[in-house]
Amino acid sequence: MATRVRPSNKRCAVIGGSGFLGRHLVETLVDRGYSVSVFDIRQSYELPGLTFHLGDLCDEQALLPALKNASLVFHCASPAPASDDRELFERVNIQGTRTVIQACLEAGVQKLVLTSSASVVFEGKDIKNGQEDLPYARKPIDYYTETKIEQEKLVLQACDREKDFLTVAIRPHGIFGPRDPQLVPILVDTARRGKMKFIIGDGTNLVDFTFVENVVHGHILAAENLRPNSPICGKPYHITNDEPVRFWDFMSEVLVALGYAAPRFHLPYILVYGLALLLWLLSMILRPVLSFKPTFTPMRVALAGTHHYYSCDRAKQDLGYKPVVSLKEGIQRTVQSYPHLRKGA
Ligand SMILES: NC(=O)C1=CN([C@@H]2O[C@H](COP(=O)(O)OP(=O)(O)OC[C@H]3O[C@@H](n4cnc5c(N)ncnc54)[C@H](O)[C@@H]3O)[C@@H](O)[C@H]2O)C=CC1
Ligand SMILES: CC(C)CCC[C@@H](C)[C@H]1CC[C@H]2C3=C(CC[C@]12C)[C@@]1(C)CCC(=O)C[C@@H]1CC3
Repeated sequence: MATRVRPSNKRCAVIGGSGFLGRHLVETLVDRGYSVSVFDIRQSYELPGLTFHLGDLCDEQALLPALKNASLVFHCASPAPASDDRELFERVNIQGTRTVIQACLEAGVQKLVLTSSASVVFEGKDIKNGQEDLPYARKPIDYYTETKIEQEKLVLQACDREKDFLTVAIRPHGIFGPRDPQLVPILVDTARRGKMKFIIGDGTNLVDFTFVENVVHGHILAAENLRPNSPICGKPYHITNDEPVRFWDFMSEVLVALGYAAPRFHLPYILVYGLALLLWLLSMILRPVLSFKPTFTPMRVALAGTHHYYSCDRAKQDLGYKPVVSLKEGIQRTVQSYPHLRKGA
């Protein structure tokens, strides 16, 4: 009988490793002596010693070579949340995640760490210091959230000690940092178009924004603590900066540091949310004849006007998690990394 080569526990694969979080994760893993293979539909950079596998995660045959000899897989691929393509979200986040699990089992992978999202419990209403035992959103606010819920359930339910296959999910919130393609670029684009003058609601709502290196730290701790007798098997973990901040103070700090004016005038939350909903409906109805993407989507308005911050006590207790970069330092490092987004640049 052929003996199966046991994969080295320092050999891992990062699915979605060309993305914002994925690339930060890959760079840290390489620094820590892991041998990493990256799987993505695109290649966005090169690093000495890194193997890239290009393909769609829905294609098991394309995935298998990337997982060969890996004992650990990080799955942090997803379509961009701003897309409203339901079919794409279902195909990649749900069907694709089934394929990832199947491929892991076939390749003899022992640990799967999923990047989920704290938004899986967010329904557009206030969440203050939310714990992991909050129920999944019954009315998810968009297709992204709807499919992230199903994806997380699939991965956590696949955890099986008998099969020597252990899983865990990390739920970050509002990731920011150098090379982020979403938060700061969208904010600056909105300011440049003169649309960042208004604060939605009274401006006191508290939110978590998490520096990308803390999210990476949470992922690696989860991977290294994932063992058959560990309490973390099959569980989700919030990873945040553990420093909830007023949404509008955070936005203003970033804008001012880049040379733009902070928003000053208040608009009632319910009015803006209603308008955003109307615009979204209009964009759906007119889609066959006219294509436009509103900046203020119902999801963004809900995120900008409600409290949504989460407790990471469970991660502190089970993973020994503690943020490694403070919010203040994270904002400084982020702003410095975007010279081209400064006013007048
Ligand atoms: N950015 C944020 O604030 C938050 C992100 N997340 C989650 O973190 C993960 C990473 O997000 P980001 O780095 O921000 O996004 P990103 O868009 O920068 O990275 C996602 C990567 O997935 C790849 N990808 C997409 N579809 C694929 C497919 N079919 N096959 C192979 N690769 C594919 C993309 O090419 C991209 O490189 C995602 O799962 C996201 O849901 C969770 C909470 C907050
Ligand atoms: C136009 C302004 C009112 C807002 C500009 C900033 C927003 C683009 C971001 C503020 C909170 C962010 C956020 C996400 C994306 C970018 C923001 C909406 C996520 C939806 C990304 C994916 C997740 O899993 C949850 C995030 C919550 C916070």
